Amino acid sequence: MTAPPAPGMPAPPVPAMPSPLAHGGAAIELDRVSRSFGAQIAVRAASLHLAPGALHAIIGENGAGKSTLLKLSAGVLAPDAGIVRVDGAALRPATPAEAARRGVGMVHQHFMLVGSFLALENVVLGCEPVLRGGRIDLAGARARAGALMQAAGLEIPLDAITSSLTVGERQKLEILRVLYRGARAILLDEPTAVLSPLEADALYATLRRLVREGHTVAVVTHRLDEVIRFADHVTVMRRGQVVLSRPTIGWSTDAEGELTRAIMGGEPPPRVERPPLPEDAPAALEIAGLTVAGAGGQRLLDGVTLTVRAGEIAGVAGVEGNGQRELVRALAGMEPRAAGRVTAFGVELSSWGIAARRACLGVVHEDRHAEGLLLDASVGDNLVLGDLAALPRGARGRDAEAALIARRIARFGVVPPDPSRLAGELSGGNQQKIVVARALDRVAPAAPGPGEAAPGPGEATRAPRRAAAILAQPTRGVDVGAAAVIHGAIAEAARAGLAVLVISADLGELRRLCHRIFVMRKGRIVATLPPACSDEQIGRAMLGVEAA
Ligand SMILES: Nc1ncnc2c1ncn2[C@@H]1O[C@H](COP(=O)(O)OP(=O)(O)OP(=O)(O)O)[C@@H](O)[C@H]1O
Repeated sequence: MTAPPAPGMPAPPVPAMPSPLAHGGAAIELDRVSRSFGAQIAVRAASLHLAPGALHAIIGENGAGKSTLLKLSAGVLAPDAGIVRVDGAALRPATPAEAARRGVGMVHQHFMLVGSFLALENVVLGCEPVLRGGRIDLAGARARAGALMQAAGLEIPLDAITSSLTVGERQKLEILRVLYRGARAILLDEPTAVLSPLEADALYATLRRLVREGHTVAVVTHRLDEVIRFADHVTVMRRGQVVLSRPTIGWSTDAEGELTRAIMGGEPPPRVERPPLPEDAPAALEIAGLTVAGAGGQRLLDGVTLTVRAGEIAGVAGVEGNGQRELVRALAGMEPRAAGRVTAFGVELSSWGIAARRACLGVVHEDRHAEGLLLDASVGDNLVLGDLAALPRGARGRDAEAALIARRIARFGVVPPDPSRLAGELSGGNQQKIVVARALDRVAPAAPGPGEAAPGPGEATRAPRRAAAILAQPTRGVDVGAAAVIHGAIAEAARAGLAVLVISADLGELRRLCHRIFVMRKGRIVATLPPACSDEQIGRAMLGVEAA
C-alpha cells in the first residue's frame, strides 16, 4: 500500500492510465476514385486525404456523392476505378470487415441497431467476447464498454432496451460500437441531422476528444455552422467531384457565404421570410385536449390544446421524444389510442375517414423511411401515394398522374428527375424532397390543379377541405438550395390560407419562418413564444428550467 504524502508535501504524480481508445489514427487516402450506379456517376475521380488528428467535414448539395465517398472510404462500397488506401496500403478486399480490421469504422445515416436488444448487446453484436464453455462474457464487455465511454465522454444506459433510447443515445451507441471494434478512423454520415442543438454540441465534444487522441474523424453534414465551429478541414463535393478541400482557418468573415457559394457553384438563394399574417385570419386548425396514452398507460401526449389560424405558420420546438412524434401521428389519424378533438375550419376530423383527413391535411412524419416512403417503389409512385383517388373524376388517368408527378419533381427539384427510379436509390436529401413535395403540393399546389380551387379562409363547408400542413423536420438532410425551396413552399401554403405547423429541431428555421413557437415538454405545450425570442429562452422552456 502507498503511504499518504506527509502534510505540506505535494501528492506524488498519479501515473497516467493508458487510454482504452485504440492508439493513433488511420490515414485514409482516396486516389482518383470513381463509383457509378448504372448510368449514374455518383463519385467521379475524387481524391481526398483524411489525416489523423483532424476533424474533416464533407459538405455539398443533395446527391453530390458525399455518402458514396464515405462508403468507399469504409469499404462499404468498392470503387469502379481508383484506389482507397488506409495507412498507405490499398484497401483490398474493399469490404467493411477489412476496413474495420484496418481501423476504419462508419456510422450510417440510418442507424443499424437491433431495437429489441439491450444497448450492451448491440455494442458487442458480431464480435462477442466468449468465455470458456461458449458463454458470452457480458461482464467483460461491460467493463470495456464502460472504459471506452469514459474515455470518449459518452453516456449510454447499457442495460436499457435499445428501442427505448433517445435518438441521441442511439447515435452514441453507434459510435461506441465502432470504438469497441478498435476504430482509429470514424466516418459519420449526417450524424447531427437527427439531433437537437444541445445533443449536436455534445456529439462534437466527443468527436473533438477523439481527434485529440489522434483519431481520424470525418463528418458529412449540411449544417455549415458546425463546419465553422468544429471542423479542422472542409471538403466540398459537387456533382460527384471534389471541388474544394482546405483547412477551415483563414476564411473571410463571411465563412458561411463562402461555403454556400462553393456548394452551389453560385450565389446562395435569398432567405425566405414568414408572410404577413392578417389580423382577422380565422382559426383553421384547432386541437383540443389531444392525448395519447402509451402501452403502459403513461401519457405520451398530454392534453395538447392549440389553435393555428389560416395563413399562420406555427412552430413546435422541444427535445426529441417529448411527444412531437405522437402529435404528428395523432393529427394524421394514425394513433388508435388518441383522445381529444381536432377540427379543420370547424369540421371535426374524427367524423371523417382517413382519405378525407388526408385530403385536408398534408403530413410529413419525422422518420421518412419508417413513415414516409416505399423504398422499393418508384419515385413517381411515392410522389402521388394516396393522392390518385382524391383527384377530381375528370382528371384521373395516366396522363394526369404523370403531369402531377412531373410538377412535383420540378417544383421541389428532385434529382435525378426520373420518376421511374426506385426511391431507395435516391440520396437522403432527395428522398426528403419527395415526402415534402407530396404533402405540401397536395394541400397547397403551386397552381391549383385541374378542377381544384385554392382554399380560401372562412366559408362553411360540409366536408373538410384543405386546411393544414403538418411538417415534422421538413428540411432534415436537405441542402441549402433545397431548404430554400421547401421554405418557399411553406410560405406559399400559408399565403394560400392554410394553417402550417412545423416541428423542427432547427431553432433558426423556426424563428425565421414561424409567427409563434410552441414549446413541447413531456407531451405538453409548456410555452408559447414569439419568433424574436432567443435560443436560450426556447432552451429553458424545453428543459423546464425557470428563468434566473
Ligand atoms: N444504391 C444506389 N443505387 C442507385 N443510385 C445510387 C445509390 N446510392 C447512391 N446513388 C446515387 O448516387 C448519387 C450520389 O448519392 P449520395 O447518397 O452519395 O449523395 P449525397 O451527397 O450523400 O446526398 P444527400 O446529401 O442527399 O444525402 C445520387 O444521384 C444517388 O441517386
